[in-house]
Amino acid sequence: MTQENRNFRAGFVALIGRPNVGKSTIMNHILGTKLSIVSPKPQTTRMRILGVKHDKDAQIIFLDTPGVQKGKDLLTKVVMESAVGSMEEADVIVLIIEADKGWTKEDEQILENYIKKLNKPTILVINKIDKMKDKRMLLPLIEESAKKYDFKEIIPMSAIKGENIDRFVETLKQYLPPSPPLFPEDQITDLPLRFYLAEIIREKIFQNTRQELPYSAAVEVESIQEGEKNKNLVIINATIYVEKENHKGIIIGKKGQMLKKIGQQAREELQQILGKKVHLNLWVKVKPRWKEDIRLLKMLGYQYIS
Ligand SMILES: Nc1nc2c(ncn2[C@@H]2O[C@H](COP(=O)(O)OP(=O)(O)OP(=O)(O)O)[C@@H](O)[C@H]2O)c(=O)[nH]1
Repeated sequence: MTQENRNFRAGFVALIGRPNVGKSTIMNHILGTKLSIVSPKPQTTRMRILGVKHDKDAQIIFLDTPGVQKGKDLLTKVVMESAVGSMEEADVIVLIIEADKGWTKEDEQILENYIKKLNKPTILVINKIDKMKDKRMLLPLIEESAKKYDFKEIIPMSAIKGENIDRFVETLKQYLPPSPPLFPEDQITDLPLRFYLAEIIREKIFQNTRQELPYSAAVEVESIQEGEKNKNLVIINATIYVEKENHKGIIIGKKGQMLKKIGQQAREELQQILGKKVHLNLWVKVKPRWKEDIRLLKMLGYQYIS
């Protein structure tokens, strides 16, 4: 390892906050691309959107969670689970509150119910300082926040104006573990959706072949494209990795029947999730010992899927 590599840091950061506090705006600003849907309506981000910030000295992997919320329906449960999952995966947690609103009851609940329990390095971002009518209120808000919890740092920010974003990024790096980069530099950013769709395909494989193949298939969704002529169509290309040649045979089945069945079941569910017609292309590849290939596992998203 070169000196440069030895100083490199890489890790996961979970952005937590009520709906509409500005998580997507912050991330988009940092990454310089529009990844997640930013809109004035609360609850636009339903998936765990992941973005990777590549710098020469660090790689920051953002787990942008949906706004933490209460509710009994299934979607809320899934959304909440993914928020908790992100926090558990993270090396650093970032709690975001709004400067003009101060600490709300929900912010307090997130702090009490999640952050205090996880006990990980946590940074507080006080976003939307541009919306504060009286700037003199900022200092008391910082002081009030410092009393609530042992935040590693408290950073006032205006994500919309890009104010203090650089300082935030540099601060985050300090709390990441020394590690080589975890993603290639050109990593695209629709990973969470890819992981999620891959997991659905994997579930179908498991349901259909669990007798013969308990755990040895992995799925990589390679691409998700909108139909060129038909915007209502999504074309998904995915590869199923197995460890042995005979496993490949099991998944493909007699005259391809098993693969067809898996594909059909997966397609139906994918269509429901995406709300579009899905064309699913599945390939099966033998990759011995894929389970021990940490890099491949990370690429396949195993650390994000609970
Ligand atoms: N004035 C001001 N508005 C901001 C700032 N940051 C975000 N906003 C606005 O706040 C609204 C919500 O921002 P998002 O980034 O979508 O918030 P989010 O937390 O990702 O929201 P969900 O996806 O619902 O969880 C948008 O209208 C943003 O333009 C800021 O620093 N100042």
